[in-house]
Amino acid sequence: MTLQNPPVNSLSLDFLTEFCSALEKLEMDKSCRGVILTSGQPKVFSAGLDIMEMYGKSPERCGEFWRAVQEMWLKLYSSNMVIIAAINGSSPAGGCLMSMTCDYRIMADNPRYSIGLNETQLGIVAPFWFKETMVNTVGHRTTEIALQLGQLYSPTEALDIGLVDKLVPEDQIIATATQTMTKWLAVPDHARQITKSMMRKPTIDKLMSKREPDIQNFVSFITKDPIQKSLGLYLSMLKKRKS
Ligand SMILES: CCCCCCCC/C=C\CC(=O)SCCNC(=O)CCNC(=O)[C@H](O)C(C)(C)COP(=O)(O)OP(=O)(O)OC[C@H]1O[C@@H](n2cnc3c(N)ncnc32)[C@H](O)[C@@H]1OP(=O)(O)O
Repeated sequence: MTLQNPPVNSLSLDFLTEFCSALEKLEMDKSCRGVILTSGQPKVFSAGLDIMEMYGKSPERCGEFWRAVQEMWLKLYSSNMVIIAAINGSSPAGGCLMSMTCDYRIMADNPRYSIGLNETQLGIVAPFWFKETMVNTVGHRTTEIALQLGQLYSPTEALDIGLVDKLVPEDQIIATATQTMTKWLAVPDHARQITKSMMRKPTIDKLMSKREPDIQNFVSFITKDPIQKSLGLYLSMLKKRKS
């Protein structure tokens, strides 16, 4: 699957809806046992959640957006397929979350790229299921430091802390992902799927049982004046950096 939402694959409501529907089709196709997730945009895997979906929007629209973010995470994290992330660009915040839901992460070894949950840098807070996905990937202490600082890691640093599993030159990323997929698909599906579910079920069940309060929590947090102000400042910083 190639992410194509120019210019930076930000995760808007429309894009998330289309992504979930494509993933669902693959999940139902019994001939499809694995997915390599990569980006069709230069230099960026995904810029994370579309900040415009969280800035100046009505509570109803924010709620609809957050449900789609939850759905994307639930579909990816609970997928029966082998999902390998071929991270061919930067992957901050929601992009990092998306990568962490995959079974294996291969990143291009370009020092200009970065990956991590940088929410605190925007004045927002990564919700519990973002936090737990990271704990399940890199452990509690590393997550505590990463989340409080809103740390973005270079590919080498990400490999050191276990946020990605392998670094390769960018032009070898798909070939390496394909070889890795062959190895993962050599394991009998039922045994691998039950094992995957055993590892991830507690985190998935937690969000499933708290979906509505999590949406309410998001809406009441994101629509607060100081949070809107932080997002506005961050957006203008992004635009200024460009000019
Ligand atoms: C109590 C519980 C409450 C819950 C609270 C909420 C929790 C929310 C959880 C997750 C949050 C997120 O995912 S927020 C998104 C965070 N993302 C970022 O911080 C990344 C920002 N972007 C960048 O750093 C860079 O754009 C890039 C490294 C990804 C790419 O750099 P590049 O130089 O190639 O591109 P530009 O910077 O010039 O960007 C092009 C264009 O895109 C706009 N842009 C970039 N990122 C976003 C985004 N995430 N959303 C919307 N728009 C984005 C950027 O402003 C440029 O726009 P213009 O061309 O109009 O200037």
